[in-house]
Amino acid sequence: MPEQTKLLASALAPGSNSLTGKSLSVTGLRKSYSGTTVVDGVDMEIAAGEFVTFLGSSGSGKTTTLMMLAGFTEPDSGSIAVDGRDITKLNPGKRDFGFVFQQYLLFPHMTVSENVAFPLQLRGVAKEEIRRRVGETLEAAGLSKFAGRKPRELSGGQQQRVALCRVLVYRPPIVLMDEPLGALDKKLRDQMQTEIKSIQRELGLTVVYVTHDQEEALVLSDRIAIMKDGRIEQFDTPRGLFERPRTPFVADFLGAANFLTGKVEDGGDGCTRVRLDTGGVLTARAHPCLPGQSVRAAVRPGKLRLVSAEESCCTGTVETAVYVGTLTRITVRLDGAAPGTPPLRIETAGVPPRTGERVCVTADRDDVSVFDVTDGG
Ligand SMILES: Nc1ncnc2c1ncn2[C@@H]1O[C@H](COP(=O)(O)OP(=O)(O)OP(=O)(O)O)[C@@H](O)[C@H]1O
Repeated sequence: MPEQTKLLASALAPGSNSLTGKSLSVTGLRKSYSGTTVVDGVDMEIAAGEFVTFLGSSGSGKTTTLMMLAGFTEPDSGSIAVDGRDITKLNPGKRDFGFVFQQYLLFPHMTVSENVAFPLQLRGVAKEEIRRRVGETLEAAGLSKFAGRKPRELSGGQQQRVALCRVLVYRPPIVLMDEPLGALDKKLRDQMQTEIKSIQRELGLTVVYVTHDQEEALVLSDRIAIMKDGRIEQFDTPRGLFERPRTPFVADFLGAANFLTGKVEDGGDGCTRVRLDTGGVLTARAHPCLPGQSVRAAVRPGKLRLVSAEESCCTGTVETAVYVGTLTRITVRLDGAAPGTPPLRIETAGVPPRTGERVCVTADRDDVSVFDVTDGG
């Protein structure tokens, strides 16, 4: 952990590294606007000290869900509990959550110190104690020299750091963050991600985070809820989402999978063989299916392998091969692919083939997910 972050964490939780987060339990949360359902039955159990992210495209219901957790938006139905206590009807001020938004929402007429002191004043903390805690927090965040400045006299990154201090200074057990780094440039965003993650870990805070940036979600989260049309498609660890996507949407959303259509050759609970429409067989991880069932096999570009023709594989011709630093991105048109079918996208760190070269493509069975053709996504 960077020294500055360590200092900030210790200033916020003097003399204690104990777990301060609380668990959050969400059941059947729904919200409609003018007859359109925008959150459609969200259920989730978030453990104390867990970092959970809602990830999804614009309009998928991430912010609305977060706003219901915060108490700013009233759900049509469903319930929210903190450490087993129902808070669904509690107003936002009584929930004792911390909020960090993309817009820093600092009070423009107050100095940095006054901004950070504000939540402590609201909570009736004694003046001397406020002075001490604000001083320690700003010092630890490297903001002491800006204590007397107004927010407009700070850079975006400094303002976001003040916003973070203002929330963490009162040590809320649950912090809700909505695209808090969205306005920062890439370098600053990376740095702030490290800081947020370190403080969260050090203090054992429960964080619920909203972003549409996949990389950010993967870096920060213990678990990610992939949202689509107001529903959670899959709530899982980053590795679980990558390695065992439950729907074609998840397979495609994280890391853009290749989809190959075909028919199941075997059947039952442990079926594994898919005869592709283009010819050739892909062996997939075992899944329940019917013999002859039409399916789509999903494989990530980094998981397709170029092999010699002796192995069981699918033949095709290299269309493009572009070296992008640590690896080469290749597109391959499979023999027998129907007109209009997109070529396979493959990423390889090995010796790249040349354009026009004949190749044979396969994948390890654990890297092949199979979905019924009627599954959406
Ligand atoms: N107050 C409101 N009145 C009417 N419709 C709303 C309201 N708030 C949100 N919506 C609609 O609900 C849907 C979900 O919005 P929400 O902001 O939760 O999505 P999001 O996933 O956070 O998107 P983004 O990443 O763009 O912020 C959208 O179609 C939005 O237009």
